Amino acid sequence: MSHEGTPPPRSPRASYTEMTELVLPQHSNAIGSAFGGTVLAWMDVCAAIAAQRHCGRVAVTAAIDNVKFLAPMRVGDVVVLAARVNAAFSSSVEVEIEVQVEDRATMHRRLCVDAFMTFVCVDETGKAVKVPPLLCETADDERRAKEAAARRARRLAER
Ligand SMILES: CCCCCCCCCCCCCCCC(=O)SCCNC(=O)CCNC(=O)[C@H](O)C(C)(C)COP(=O)(O)OP(=O)(O)OC[C@H]1O[C@@H](n2cnc3c(N)ncnc32)[C@H](O)[C@@H]1OP(=O)(O)O
Repeated sequence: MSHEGTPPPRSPRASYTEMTELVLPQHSNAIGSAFGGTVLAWMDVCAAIAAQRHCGRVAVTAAIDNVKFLAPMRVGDVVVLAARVNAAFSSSVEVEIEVQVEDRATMHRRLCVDAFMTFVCVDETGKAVKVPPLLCETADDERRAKEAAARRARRLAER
């Protein structure tokens, strides 16, 4: 694995990514809620941007797990996606992604989907390369990194 040009440690704050979407008729299924596959595509883009902000280069999706569709999103809903790097390993990072619907009047946000995604940082030939370490700044950062390491062990055992 290449270590060449690995950027210095980065905090989860530095790569935090938020995106906003509007559920339009073309995003909906036959029952008027957002199609799950479309939401997954939005999640993949938002989480990939967070991973790439951390790695400083291209990162590809290696795994998506624990996807939970908790509540439907309706046509006309404003959807906010938030992605956060929980942990950096050797050539991979775990990103947690949450999807919330924002109430038009109150701006209150309701969690609709969440998932953990693993991205692998690759070079121009698609070969895995070393990622920068995660700089944990808070107790919450430390807790998330520890929990991510336990999830990674389970994930790799099932590989
Ligand atoms: C005109 C063009 C301009 C372009 C300008 C660029 C623009 C910017 C591009 C933006 C891009 C956006 C991207 C969006 C997201 C996609 O759409 S990406 C497309 C979908 N994903 C793919 O096609 C990936 C296909 N898979 C692969 O290429 C390879 O399997 C992988 C993921 C690179 C892994 O390679 P490998 O040789 O199998 O893996 P290996 O060396 O054994 O392990 C490498 C790492 O992968 C981890 N790993 C492998 N499998 C798993 C798994 N199942 N679970 C967890 N971890 C795993 C390993 O644990 C290891 O991590 P570390 O221990 O090093 O931290």
